[in-house]
Amino acid sequence: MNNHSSIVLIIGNSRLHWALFIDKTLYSTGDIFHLSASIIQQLAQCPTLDNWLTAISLPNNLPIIPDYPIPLILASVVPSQTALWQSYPHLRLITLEDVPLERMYPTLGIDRALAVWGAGITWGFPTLVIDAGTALTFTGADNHQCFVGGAILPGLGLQFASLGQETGQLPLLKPGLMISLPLHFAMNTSDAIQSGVIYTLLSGIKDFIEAWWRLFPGSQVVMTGGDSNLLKTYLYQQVPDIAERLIVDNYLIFQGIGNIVIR
Ligand SMILES: Nc1ncnc2c1ncn2[C@@H]1O[C@H](COP(=O)(O)OP(=O)(O)O)[C@@H](O)[C@H]1O
Ligand SMILES: CC(C)(COP(=O)(O)O)[C@@H](O)C(=O)NCCC(=O)O
Ligand SMILES: [K+]
Repeated sequence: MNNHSSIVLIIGNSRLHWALFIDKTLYSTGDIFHLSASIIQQLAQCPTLDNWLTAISLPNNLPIIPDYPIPLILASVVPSQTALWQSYPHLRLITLEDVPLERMYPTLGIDRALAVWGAGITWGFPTLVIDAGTALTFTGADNHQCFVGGAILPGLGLQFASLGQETGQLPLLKPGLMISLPLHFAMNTSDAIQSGVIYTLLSGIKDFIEAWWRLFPGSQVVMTGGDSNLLKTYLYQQVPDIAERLIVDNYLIFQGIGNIVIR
């Protein structure tokens, strides 16, 4: 008997986040850089699981007989990337209308809606999601499964990149260069950038979490995204009582999509 498998792709501004569902089980996940138009065209012309596994660099030893063409469930916050997938034969594009949250505004990012839905069904409502991706976003939902709003700022990598690219003398730093926090008052340029970016980011995160807990005392706070583990490590050193209550879960969006479309 064929297994009902599907590929889920979340297109973020830095990377693609993919998952393979076999029946209702989240079988494997990963992150890759955006695929080229020609690879996407090849997948659209021959959407076998084998071709998919090659494209997402996963070993080809799955114990299943997959569907053909393998369904693709897509959620994207990058319209130019979404456009490249329109020719895929078995495509389901997820939009805000698919997400059962109340009171979302029409331009809300689908990644934020899915992540807060995934956090609520996994960890309970109310919930605050902090997505530490290209942008860093806060997205809240209350115990009536209503969207409560949020905030958007440049993420860790983007803060370093903007300083490195938009100034004449500052080096381009990457996140993760240091695991322990720098001195606040640094004596060289690289440390000064890291201090400025990291401490203001941590204070901002602390401020938003405390503001959330004033509205929803005891609520879960869940962090996700490419910089989530690093930021949690920093938070532990700066505000351990908050970090201890913070959940890191990098499957939120997949759980949200799985709950909505894979039944
Ligand atoms: N292997 C990696 N390649 C690229 N970025 C990474 C990697 N590991 C962690 N990151 C961090 O992930 C962040 C982007 O997060 P991600 O969740 O991929 O973003 P998006 O969902 O916007 O595509 C960057 O700031 C970067 O520091
Ligand atoms: C805020 C975002 C850029 C975050 O994208 P990401 O960092 O995950 O790539 C994305 O969710 C988006 O384009 N949102 C639309 C605006 C909004 O949510 O209000
Ligand atoms: K993201």
